[in-house]
Formats: sequence, C-alpha cells, structure tokens
Amino acid sequence: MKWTEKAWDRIVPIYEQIITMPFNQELLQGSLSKERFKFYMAQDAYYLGEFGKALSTISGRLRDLDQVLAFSQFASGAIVVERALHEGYFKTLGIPDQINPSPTCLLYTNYLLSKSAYSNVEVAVAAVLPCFWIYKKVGDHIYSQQETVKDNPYKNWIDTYAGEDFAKSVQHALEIADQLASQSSEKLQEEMLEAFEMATRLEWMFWDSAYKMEKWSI
Ligand SMILES: Cc1ncc(CN)c(N)n1
Repeated sequence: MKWTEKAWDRIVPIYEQIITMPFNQELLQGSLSKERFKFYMAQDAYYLGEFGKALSTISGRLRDLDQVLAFSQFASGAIVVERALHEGYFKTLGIPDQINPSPTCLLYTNYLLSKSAYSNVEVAVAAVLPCFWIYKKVGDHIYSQQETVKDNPYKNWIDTYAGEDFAKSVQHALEIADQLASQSSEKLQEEMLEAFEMATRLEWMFWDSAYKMEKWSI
C-alpha cells in the first residue's frame, strides 16, 4: 500500500467533517456571507505568504534536484497564482489595510514553518501535503455540486482548486511524498502520517475559525 493511501485512510473522518462544515457548505451553495469570505481571504493571504516560505525552506532541504525544483515551483505558485485569486476578490470585497493573523492562522502557519525548518524533510513534506490535497478534494467536491447552484459568487475560488493546473501540482506533490516515504523507515513513515493528520486538523480549524471570524481574546 502506498504511503499516500495510508495517509488518506487516516484522515477520512476529518475530511468528512471538512466537506460538511458550515463554511464549505455555504461556499458550495454560494450563500456564505461576504463578511466571512473576506475574513477568510485576508487570513488566507497571510497564510499563503508563510506557506510559500515553508515550501521554499523545504525546497532547499531536499536532496533530489527534481524535487528541489518542484518545491520551488510550488512556492512561487502559492505566492503568484493563488495570490492573484485573492487580489481579484479584494477588488470586489475591499482590501483590508493590514492583515493580522488570527490565533488559528498563526498556529497553522507556525506549525508549517517549524516543521519545514526543524523536522526531517520527509515529515515537512507530509505536513504541507494537506494544503495541496485537501484543497483539491474540497475544490472537486464543491465543483461537482455546482449544477444546481446559480451564479455562485465564489466561482473563481472553486475553479482554481478544481482546475487542471492545481491538479498537476497536487499529483506531483503526492508522487514526491510517496518517493520519500518509500526510502524511509517505518518510524519515519509514521511520523509523516502524524504530521499529515495534524495539518489536516489545522485545515479544518482554519475554515472553522474563518466562519467564526475568530478574534484574539485579549
Ligand atoms: C489554509 C489554506 N490551505 C491550503 C490552501 C491551498 N493552497 C490555501 N489557499 N489555504
């Protein structure tokens, strides 16, 4: 069984909650409030910058040059392509003056930055994988339900994550994770699964915190 198959089996219960959570259900229906989506987009703009840095760090730590190149392309994809999506929405929703990360956003980004710098590089790759794979699965799921939805204002978001370009990056990231896992001990593979599960949990928390428009309590 491939490492990625084991990884998906492990997070199925979290994934099922991700697709049914209010944020994603309302995004699917197009009924999510502009206020909540704007909050999410602002937090996500901060997230993507830090995610891009984590991907660059991983790129510099990989040994195989094809993998180095792939991660450096993923980093520029996160910053250039995904940021363009945000800029489009910021034009219609209004650009926030300053983005201060919410508690969950800071927790998630710091988790990724710390894994990318201090864990085995195999574990670091596993930690960033949900950012690719979960978004692809959620994008595809929401896209597949759009026949009954008219003029969804979140169409560009849905099209980005259900699109071909993103699919190629996701497939490539999955292949790299399997290559690295196949050269790793059982113990290291288990650590990779734990990091993958933790980052999947943090994906759930990120959407939940956007729905609640999470604030610092002090
Ligand atoms: C929180 C989060 N996770 C993943 C993605 C998709 N790269 C994203 N835009 N935002």
